[in-house]
Amino acid sequence: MAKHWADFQYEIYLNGMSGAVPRLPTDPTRLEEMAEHRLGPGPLGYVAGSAGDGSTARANRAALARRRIVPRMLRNVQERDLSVQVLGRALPAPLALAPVGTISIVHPDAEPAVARAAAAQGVPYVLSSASSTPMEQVAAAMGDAERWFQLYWGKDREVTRSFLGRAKAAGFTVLVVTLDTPILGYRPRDLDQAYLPFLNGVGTANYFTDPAFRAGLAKPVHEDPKAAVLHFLGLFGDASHTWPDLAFLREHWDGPIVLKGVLHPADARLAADAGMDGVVVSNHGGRQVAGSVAAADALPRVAAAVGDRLTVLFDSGVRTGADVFKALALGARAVLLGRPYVYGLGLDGQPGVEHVIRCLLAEFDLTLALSGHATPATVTADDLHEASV
Ligand SMILES: Cc1cc2nc3c(=O)[nH]c(=O)nc-3n(C[C@H](O)[C@H](O)[C@H](O)COP(=O)(O)O)c2cc1C
Ligand SMILES: CC(C)CC(=O)C(=O)O
Repeated sequence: MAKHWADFQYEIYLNGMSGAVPRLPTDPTRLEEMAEHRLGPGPLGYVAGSAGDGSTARANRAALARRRIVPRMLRNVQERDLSVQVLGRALPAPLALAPVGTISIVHPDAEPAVARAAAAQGVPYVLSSASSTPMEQVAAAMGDAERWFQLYWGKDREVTRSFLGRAKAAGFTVLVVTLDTPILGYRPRDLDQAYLPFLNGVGTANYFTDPAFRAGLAKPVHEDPKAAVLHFLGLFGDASHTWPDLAFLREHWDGPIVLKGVLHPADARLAADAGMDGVVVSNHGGRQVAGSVAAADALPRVAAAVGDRLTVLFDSGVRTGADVFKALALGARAVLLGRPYVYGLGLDGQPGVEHVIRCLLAEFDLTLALSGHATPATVTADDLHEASV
C-alpha cells in the first residue's frame, strides 16, 4: 500500500502505545496558544499581530470558515496522490512555506532550521529578503530541495541586481516579488511596544552581507550599526514602482517570477500582460491593509480572470487541511503557509516546523479522501457550499 500523508496520525497513535504523545499540539489553535505563552511580548506581537484593528486577519479566517465542504461518497479514494504541478515543478503536495522575515526572533536556529524541515518534507520554502541569515547559508541548508527566493524590491537598483545575482548563484530558481509591502503597514501591537526586529539589526543580515548594500554606507556596519539599520529601513521598499518597472526584473531573472500580494483581478491581468508566471493571492496575512478584502474572497475572482494564463497561488489565513482544500476549490493551485510554521519553529526548532507541515498535510490528505477525492486536481467550486453566516 502506498504511503500517505494521513499515515502520520497512525504514527502518533502507535507512538502512544509506548507512552509518547506529540511534543506540540496537532491543532493549530492550541499551537498558537502555546506560542503565546512561550514567545516574548515583542516577538509575539510582531508575528501574531496584523494591521490596524485586525479586521483583515479576522476576515481571512471568516472567509474560509464561511465556505463549507460538501463531501462526496463511494468514489474510490483508497490510493491517493497529493502531488501538483506548480510552475513546471512537481510538488509532493499543494504547499509551500511563505516568506517570513526576521525569524531569529523566535528561535536561534532560524531560517536554516526551516530550510532543513522543508527539505526533509519535500516542501518548497520561500526565503525572505529580510532573512536573519544570509541567503547563501540558507541555500546550503536546503540540500536538493526547491529554492524559491522572495524579493523586497527596494529603492536601490544595485542592491536589487545584487540580490538577484546572489540568489541565482545560490541556486534559487523561482522569484517571488512581494508587491504589497513597499511601506510597512500600521501595526498597533508593534507600535504600542515600540518594537521592530529590524531596529535591533534582526532581519538585516542578508542585506548587511551584500556588497551593493555595503557600498551605500558611509562607514562599515560594525562601526555604525545604527546607520546601517536606518539605511535598510530607507531602502527595503519603493512605493514609486509602477507596472512597467517589472520589465527590469523580467530582464534580470531567467526563471519563473511570481507576484505576491495581488487581490484585484485587474492587477492579475496586468501581471499576465507583464510576462509574469504566477501570482500569490494574498493580503500578507492581514498585516498591511486593515479593512481589505479577505484573501479567500479575492481568490475566485483572480482565478477566473487569469487562471488560464498564470499559476494562481494563495495565502493568508490557512491553518488547517480543510483550508488547503477550500483554497484549491476556490481556484488556487497551491497554498503558502505563514504564521503556523513560525510558531512550530519558535516552540521546537526544526522538528517543530516538520510537525506543523506533517499535521497540515495529514489533515489535508484526510479531508481530500473523506470528501471523495484521490487527487487535488479533481477539487472544484462544486465541492463547496457557501454558508450565509
Ligand atoms: C512575522 C511575519 C513576517 C513576514 N515577513 C514577510 C517577508 O519578509 N516577505 C513577505 O513577502 N511576506 C512576509 N510575511 C507575509 C507572509 O509571507 C504571508 O503572506 C502571511 O504570513 C500569510 O498569512 P498567514 O500568516 O495567515 O498564513 C510575513 C508574515 C509574518 C507573520
Ligand atoms: C516589512 C518586511 C521586511 C517584513 C514583513 O513583510 C512583515 O513584517 O510583514
